[in-house]
Amino acid sequence: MDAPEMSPVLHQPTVVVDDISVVYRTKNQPAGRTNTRKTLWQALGRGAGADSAVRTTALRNVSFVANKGDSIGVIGRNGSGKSTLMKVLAGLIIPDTGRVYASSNPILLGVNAALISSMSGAQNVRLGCLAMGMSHSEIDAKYDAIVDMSGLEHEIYHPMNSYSSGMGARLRFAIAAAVDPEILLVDEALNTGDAQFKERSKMRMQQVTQQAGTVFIVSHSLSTITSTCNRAIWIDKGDFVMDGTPDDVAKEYRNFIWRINEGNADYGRQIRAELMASLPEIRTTLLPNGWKRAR
Ligand SMILES: Nc1ncnc2c1ncn2[C@@H]1O[C@H](COP(=O)(O)OP(=O)(O)OP(=O)(O)O)[C@@H](O)[C@H]1O
Repeated sequence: MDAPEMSPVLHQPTVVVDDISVVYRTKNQPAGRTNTRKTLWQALGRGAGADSAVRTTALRNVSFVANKGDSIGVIGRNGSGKSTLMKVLAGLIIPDTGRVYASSNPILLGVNAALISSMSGAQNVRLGCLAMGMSHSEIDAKYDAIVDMSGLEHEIYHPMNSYSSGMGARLRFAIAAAVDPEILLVDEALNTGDAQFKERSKMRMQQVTQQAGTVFIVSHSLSTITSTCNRAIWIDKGDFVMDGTPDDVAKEYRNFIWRINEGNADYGRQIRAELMASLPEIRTTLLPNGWKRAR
């Protein structure tokens, strides 16, 4: 008898996040006044109040699949684990449990472009592009477009430490977005910069997704997410709460925040629990080539 035919693949996954958890381990600093003798005593690990380890669960059993053409907005309250998720996707943090499979190296904007502040913007364009693996001829071909994207004019010849934070962010965005990554991770960059830059960066991200890539955008601006993305995920205190259209997710998130702000934490918790309970279960199968098929 013939083997049963596989069901047709509707989406082409670019990132499979399979049950990841991240726990940060830090040391509690003793509070209050100290004197040198006490501090030395504590440094030796003796006496009451010696530093104790603190564990923070930044992500808890997070699973989802991103597909080609997805532009995914990541929303959630402060300290919910959004940046941690971006770092895990970029391979900068190894999760304590679970694995991430990606069809190509995700580029985290701003981190991969290791720039030197005493050098000019122009020199940093070369440096950042080289750091991301571009050749000199590729950089020559893209140099004008990068400077154009950054919106910097004569300032491109000034040292980066003379730039405003918005100007620095624009240059980092322009450099990182120049590599035509298949998977681009953007952490809050769209919130810096003026209206003209926001428009340019939005267009660039649309280009990346049109090139059948995948973009993740972390933002506290729901309007940025609803106007830029075709999908949104909501993370709260390390839990994956919702995955849906930007409008649906933004609506539930606003409702949740509203309930919490009016002091109705129980109702907020109920909304969160109901949404989590309705998340589809993701099952993955390891393929011989090391990739995962998601159902
Ligand atoms: N290097 C670290 N060491 C210890 N704890 C950390 C570290 N980085 C993040 N955390 C903790 O992990 C949790 C998630 O942090 P993360 O930065 O991922 O959240 P976020 O959703 O990006 O927050 P925000 O919206 O404020 O930028 C927080 O409780 C934070 O305090």
